[in-house]
Amino acid sequence: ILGGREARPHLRPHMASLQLDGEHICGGFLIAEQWVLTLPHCPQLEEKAELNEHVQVLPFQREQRDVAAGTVCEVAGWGTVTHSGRRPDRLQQVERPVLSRDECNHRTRHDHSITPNMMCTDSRKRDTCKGDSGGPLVCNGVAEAVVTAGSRVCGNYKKPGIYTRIAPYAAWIDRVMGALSG
Ligand SMILES: NCc1cccc(NC(=O)c2cccc3[nH]c(C(N)=O)cc23)c1
Repeated sequence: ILGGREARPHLRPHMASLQLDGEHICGGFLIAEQWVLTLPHCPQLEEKAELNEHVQVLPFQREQRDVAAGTVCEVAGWGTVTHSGRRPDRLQQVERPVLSRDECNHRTRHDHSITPNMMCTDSRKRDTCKGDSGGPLVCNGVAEAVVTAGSRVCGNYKKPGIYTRIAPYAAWIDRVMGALSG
C-alpha cells in the first residue's frame, strides 16, 4: 500500500496473508470458515481457519451493480509501502475513491482494457502495490472486488488501481464452496 497508514489491530479480522516459506506473497480474505478468496496465482491454504473474535469472514457483493464512481472504498494489505519496495511488518490501509470504468478506460489510462468484470480506483499518490494483490476492496463494509496488479505501476494517477469485481463470480464461488465443503 503506498501513501496509506498502519491499520488498527483487529479491525480487519477477515484479512489473510498468503505466505510461502514464511514470506508474504499475496493478500486474501475469509469468505467462509474454510475458504479464503484471493487470486489464482497466490499460494493455496494448508488447513481450515479457526474463527474467533480476531478471525472473521467478510461478506462479498452478490448484486450485479457497479459501485458508483466517487464512492470512497478502503483497501488493506502487506504490500510494498515505498517505490523502492519496502515491505511492512504490519497491515497497512488506504481509502480510495472509485473511478468510473469510462474514465479508467481512457486511452491515456488503461486504454479500453477494463472489462465489465473489473473496476478501478484513483491511484494518485495513494495506491495498492506489489504484494497487495488478492486483498479485498471494501466499500460500505462489503468486499466488492479483489486487488490485481494490472500494469504493475503503483501510485501513478495515469494508471489507476485495477480490481476484479466479485459479483460476477458469486455463483461460481458458491458452487466451488458447496461442492468441496468436506
Ligand atoms: N496498483 C498497482 C498494483 C496493485 C497490486 C499489485 C501490483 N504489483 C506490482 O506492481 C508488481 C508485481 C510484481 C512485480 C513487480 N515489480 C514491480 C516494480 N515496480 O518493480 C512492481 C511489481 C501493482
